[in-house]
Amino acid sequence: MQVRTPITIITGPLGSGKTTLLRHLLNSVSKPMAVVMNEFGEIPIDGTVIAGKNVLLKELAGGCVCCSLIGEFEAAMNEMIDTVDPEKIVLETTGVAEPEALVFDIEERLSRVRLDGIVSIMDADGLLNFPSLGHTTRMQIESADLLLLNKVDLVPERELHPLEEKLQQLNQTAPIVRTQFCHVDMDLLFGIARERTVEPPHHVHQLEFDSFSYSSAVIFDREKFEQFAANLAPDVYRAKGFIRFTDGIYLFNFVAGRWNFEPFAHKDTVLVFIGRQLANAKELMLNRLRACEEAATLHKVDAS
Ligand SMILES: Nc1nc2c(ncn2[C@@H]2O[C@H](COP(=O)(O)OP(=O)(O)OP(=O)(O)O)[C@@H](O)[C@H]2O)c(=O)[nH]1
Repeated sequence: MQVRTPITIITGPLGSGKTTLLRHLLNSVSKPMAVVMNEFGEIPIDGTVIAGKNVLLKELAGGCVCCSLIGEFEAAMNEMIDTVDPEKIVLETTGVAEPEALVFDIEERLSRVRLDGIVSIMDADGLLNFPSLGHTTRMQIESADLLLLNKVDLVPERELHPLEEKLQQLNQTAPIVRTQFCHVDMDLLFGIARERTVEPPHHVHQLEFDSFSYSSAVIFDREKFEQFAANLAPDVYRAKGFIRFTDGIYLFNFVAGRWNFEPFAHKDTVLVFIGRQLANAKELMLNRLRACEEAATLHKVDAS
């Protein structure tokens, strides 16, 4: 009988820390690890963040693996198994993926892989500031084999226990580990292989979020861009990408009003914005982004 390759699913809401966990994981392994990344936006950012770092990478962009991209997912699995036959595969889902449908597909439809475990990353700061849980987040908690309560550095210590209780009410079996930047013993992520009842998903997954992207070869004015970022919420929940300022290119990450920059080698500016009903805000945002470019160009002219 053919051995089925174990898959570990890394899931959790937008910006909770899935790529951060993967980056640690890839730093901790001695040989390349097989990773499938599914991103919500058309332009894959996370794949670029981890590309080349000890990874055999397949990217599925522009849709959700739990609904529209299952065919592509199967093809990616098969190609990996046929070419490198990995010991295990890690799948990073989009922040809006519902694991139940994916579990059904893996266990019942994909004959060459089996589910090892579901690691759900919960953003402690997000849980505190947005206490009403959406359907997708609930499912991500309920289906978890391991729950990481991440970003504990952003939340007062006294708030952590109530958050853990909230998670436990939805999932009595998964251990909850408090983490900062997803620092966790990597052995906890693998070899879970819990028996679970697999039921066909009942619903059609409705995506709650829209996204659009912006690319540019021009240098941005950092101060203007920071003002732009400061006014992104509440239309935008998540933004990410690469941005060129006068002193170099940075990885930009924005989650629910908090953002940071990290120096990162990349060619040009490319940014993805994700939020609810973004269509209304999009034109204004594009104009404000262009204004950041113009300001930088004028600075360059001034300087010469
Ligand atoms: N303060 C703080 N920031 C964190 C922590 N973990 C992750 N971050 C930051 O949160 C932002 C989003 O992290 P990612 O790992 O990209 O999140 P993600 O879940 O992969 O995001 P999507 O794939 O877009 O859903 C980045 O700026 C991270 O540096 C943490 O424990 N504390």
